[in-house]
Amino acid sequence: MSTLTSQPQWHRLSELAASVKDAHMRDWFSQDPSRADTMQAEACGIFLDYSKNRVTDEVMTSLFELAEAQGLSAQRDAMFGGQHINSTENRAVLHTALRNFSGEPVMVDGKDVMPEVQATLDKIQKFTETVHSGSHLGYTGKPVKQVVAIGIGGSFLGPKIMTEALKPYRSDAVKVHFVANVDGCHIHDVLSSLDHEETLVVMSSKSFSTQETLQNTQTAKQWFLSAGGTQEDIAKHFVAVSSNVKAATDFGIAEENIFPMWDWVGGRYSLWSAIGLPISLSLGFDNFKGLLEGAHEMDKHFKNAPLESNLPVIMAMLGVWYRNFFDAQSTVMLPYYHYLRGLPAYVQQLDMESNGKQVTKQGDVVDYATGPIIWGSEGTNGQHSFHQLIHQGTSLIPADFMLPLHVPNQNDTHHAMLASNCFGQAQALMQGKTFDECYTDLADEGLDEDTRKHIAQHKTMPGNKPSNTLLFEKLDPVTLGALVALYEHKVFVQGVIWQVNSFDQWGVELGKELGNQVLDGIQGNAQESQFDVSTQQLIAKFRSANAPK
Ligand SMILES: O=P(O)(O)OC[C@H]1O[C@H](O)[C@H](O)[C@@H](O)[C@@H]1O
Repeated sequence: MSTLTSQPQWHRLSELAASVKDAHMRDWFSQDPSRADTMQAEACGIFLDYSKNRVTDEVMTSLFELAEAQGLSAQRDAMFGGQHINSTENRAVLHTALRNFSGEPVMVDGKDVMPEVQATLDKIQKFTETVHSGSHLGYTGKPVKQVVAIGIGGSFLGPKIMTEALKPYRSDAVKVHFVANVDGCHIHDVLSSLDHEETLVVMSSKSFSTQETLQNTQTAKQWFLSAGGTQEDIAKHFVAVSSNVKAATDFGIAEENIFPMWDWVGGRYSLWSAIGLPISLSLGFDNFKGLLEGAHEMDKHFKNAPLESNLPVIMAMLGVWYRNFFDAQSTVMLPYYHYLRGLPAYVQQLDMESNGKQVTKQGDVVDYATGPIIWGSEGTNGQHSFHQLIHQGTSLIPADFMLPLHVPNQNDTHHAMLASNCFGQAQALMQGKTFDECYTDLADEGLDEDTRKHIAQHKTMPGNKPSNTLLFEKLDPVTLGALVALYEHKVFVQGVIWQVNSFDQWGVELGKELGNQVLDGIQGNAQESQFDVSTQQLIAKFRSANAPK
């Protein structure tokens, strides 16, 4: 038996789960009018109402005790302290250093990393200001007006989704376009409308070895050269963000155009590093810094707040409760704010790449469930599609609702409708609708008795479906930084509970390797027999369809 499932707190939680399963939240709310007052927490401008969860005070206490028993405080200190907690890659995990405004040093292997972090921030600021002021000129003397940001995974999702979420804060100086997929349609669509003389390409790849990013950058380079630019002009139009300076210079990027990052920043935690350069170019450096400041505030909260009022800990332990004691396979994220529509995809990478693991840090196969499937989309759109399954399907799907109390260009009617849908859905999921209520509602329909019962059966909504609701004043850069850091730390806490290494991603690495091998097969550079017969057949079909006519 693993350490986790042999913890006394685990046993206690199993007993509590058995006793809570028959209880209905609807009854708890009517029995205890103070439930919403006690099951709430607030930090860094984010208010969390977690009263619509299938938990009692005793459950919450036991969940916090489990967190302590699993060594949360010590592991949190180990992360912030620069220890090599990414054990399989023997690396520190210090995205928190990238937004450390405390003035305190952060030591990695005996060296303070803060001077390098500050120097890189200064470089981002200077570069952004040069571009925005129109003094960064292309090879024909025109100022840069368009930026093409090329990257994938963590070198794409963070910058893309943050600039989307902060659309009202964008600068008019440049327009930033993102390209990730190796599908040539993507880069073609982006480049075809741009003037190469006023375009800057930002190539972001921590490793500088990712197939998609290298190929898209090659294509952009060819586009630039064939439109009239020369090899010497590349320096004015191409910059890179990478921890692999040699590979970047070998590729042809001038050394002064390389923004550094470090192996102690994981891809999915890298938006706070120079990978955030496109954010700064899109929103201006002050807004980029605002994001970092908000995240730093959440770091302090996570480090210092008692577990019972600690937002990431509360949300993480609720997730553990449903994943391990209710067999919930997934968690749905429901941002009720159009500009935040990308957050589910962002958290999907963050959470699923971090905690989609099956062995503990010690290498033992787990005998309990780990990371859930993360999915979702913006409200109210989902209400007209997948919410049906959350209301009446057979899976328990905990939900995170989120809503800004004010939006840009606020139209009060729209915003009140948005809020009422958000709150109404959470309420409906919690309360459900009983058979008797449905039966009564059908009184005026003129149905015979059997039909009335039959329809009431179908309309019955079990309720008791859990959700958190997160509210914030408005989604400014500081609040968004805090919100993203909240999810980062939630994922960290769950990794601690499940004893997994949340900072490697061997499954994804395998995909990169296999993609290259199959490419060799498609290009005729590999023995067919090395592939299974199904893959051989697919390669053969592709080769024959694309053979020169
Ligand atoms: O930045 P790169 O080295 O190009 O890597 C891009 C992405 O590659 C993989 O998919 C990793 O799992 C991601 O975490 C990473 O962000």
